[in-house]
Amino acid sequence: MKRAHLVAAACLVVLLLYPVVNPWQPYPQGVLLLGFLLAVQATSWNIISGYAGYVSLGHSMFLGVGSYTVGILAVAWGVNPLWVAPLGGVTATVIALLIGTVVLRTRGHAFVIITIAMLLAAQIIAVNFRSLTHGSDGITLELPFWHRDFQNIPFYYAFLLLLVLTVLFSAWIRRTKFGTGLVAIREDEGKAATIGVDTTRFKVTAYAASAFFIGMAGGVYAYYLTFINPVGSFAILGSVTIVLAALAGGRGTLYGPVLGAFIVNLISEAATVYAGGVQSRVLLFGGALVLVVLFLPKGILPTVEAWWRRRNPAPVEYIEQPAALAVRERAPVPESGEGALPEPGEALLSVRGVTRRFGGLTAVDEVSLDVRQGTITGLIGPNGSGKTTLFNLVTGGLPADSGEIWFDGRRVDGLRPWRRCHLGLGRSYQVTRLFKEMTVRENVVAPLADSRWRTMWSDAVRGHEAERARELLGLVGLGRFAEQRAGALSYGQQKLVELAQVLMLEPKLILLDEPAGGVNPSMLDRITEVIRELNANGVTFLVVEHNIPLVLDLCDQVAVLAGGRVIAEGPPLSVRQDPAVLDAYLGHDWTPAVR
Ligand SMILES: Nc1ncnc2c1ncn2[C@@H]1O[C@H](COP(=O)(O)OP(=O)(O)OP(=O)(O)O)[C@@H](O)[C@H]1O
Repeated sequence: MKRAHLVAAACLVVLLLYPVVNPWQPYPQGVLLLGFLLAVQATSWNIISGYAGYVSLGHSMFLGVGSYTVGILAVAWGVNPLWVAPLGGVTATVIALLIGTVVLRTRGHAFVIITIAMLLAAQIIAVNFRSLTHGSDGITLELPFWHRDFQNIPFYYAFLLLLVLTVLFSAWIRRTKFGTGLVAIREDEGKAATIGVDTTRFKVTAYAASAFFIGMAGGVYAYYLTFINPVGSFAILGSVTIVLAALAGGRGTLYGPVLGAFIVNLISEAATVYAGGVQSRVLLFGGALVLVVLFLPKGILPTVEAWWRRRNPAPVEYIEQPAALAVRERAPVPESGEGALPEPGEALLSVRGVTRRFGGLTAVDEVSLDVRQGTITGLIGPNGSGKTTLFNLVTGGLPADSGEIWFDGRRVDGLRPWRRCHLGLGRSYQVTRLFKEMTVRENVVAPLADSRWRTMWSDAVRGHEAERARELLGLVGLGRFAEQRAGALSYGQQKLVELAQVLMLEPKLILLDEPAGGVNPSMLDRITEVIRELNANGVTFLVVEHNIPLVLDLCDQVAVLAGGRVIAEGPPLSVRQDPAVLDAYLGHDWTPAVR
């Protein structure tokens, strides 16, 4: 990455000097200037669509919004458009906030469609709101105030400055917890929510942030053109160009969209000069988009980077496994009042008459279950008996149809998953759900302890977190893989990284979904040891596991689910002899084998 910054800095110096060295070349300056403008848009788009993975196909709308805001205000107030250009950014941001707050509450594809609809709606408004926009006649702005000899050089520097600011802004976002949260959302939104990422707020903020510099650039662009009209300002081709630029260069990377913007801009220019303009551009861009998706799905920069890494593999950083388990001091818990842990033996988690149906199937049927403070409680039962569904209901991944869930003295079934996480609920998954494109270390530090703005803007790895991540990775014996991509690890290793990830926030209650599945026996001993050690330090566990000897050995209490109902609960010894459990799950010839 350092190398990329150096190359970027060198390019910047060349671009800064170009008009000085070569002042009488208006044409290449003009081409570069439009390249800067496209790069501002593609870099901004990358914040919501690259980092967070929510593809906007109508992002050029913000350029139009910025142009119109600045055009209207400059004419109405009789001021130079450059003075009011920041207001173009502000208006675009406010509009993105409004749209985002409505659309980004939900997940999925609705966003893509709505962004196109919004672009078209903006055009219709600009045509019909004549008193403000002069309709199809458009708005004419004053000519640049500088002498003709300066040509477009001031615009060249204005757009270059905006590009530098946009790239710095994007780089800063990627370095914060906000940026890591966006990548987590892209990779697995449901999982991101359960590790404390307020997904709605993150997405809306990212969308708003992605509009600001485009809006401001739109204001400067209006002045550059000295004329704006609805068709030019809200053209779908503008949005397609942004997407193509970011995809070609490398979506989700810092410099990819900039590189892509320059390439696409050159192609666009070539189309205008050699192939007769807009129609050929549509054809070219369409074809280029297909080629990029087929042959460079990750974009140019990531492909080159992967090739470079293969040729120069990074040395593996080895972290010694700690001799003893280092369980960190927990934050002081008040002895009484809000936030105080229940007395040992009191229910930390209380599931009361909870039901969840999938169509005609009742997966969880009037389940009532208490997990007492300080215990390791086992949840066992045949395949399909509703154990994972119950976990999802407790952590908020699924809403319950009826019933109540209480955690640490408060009712939580109406709370979003991240709120439950912040209260001290952590979980692992039956099939691991790590963020595979992140490194192992990034995965471990990804969980968020609260949803304060200050936390969101803080460094992705702050203060003690690096040390804590090191300690936890050492604990599960994977320290030397800290810088590896999580997706490159074996299944068992991923399972262990997920355990380290859950431990990062030191939850009060940890829900483990089949911790032993796919893990080798020596590692299993280590996991058992870790669970016991944490439990001795006050952490409560609810464990789903098919390894019955392990459950009997580890747990203080066991509940048995069958057909979505609790058929038995109590100490392991009594449960394993319960005729109903032998009937429904263990079988009458079952004997506890050595695990
Ligand atoms: N999203 C869903 N949509 C429809 N049916 C579902 C969904 N999730 C779970 N089910 C069904 O609900 C029932 C309970 O599934 P669940 O995964 O909770 O069982 P489980 O006890 O965790 O099983 P296993 O031990 O195999 O993991 C199953 O019949 C399953 O097919």
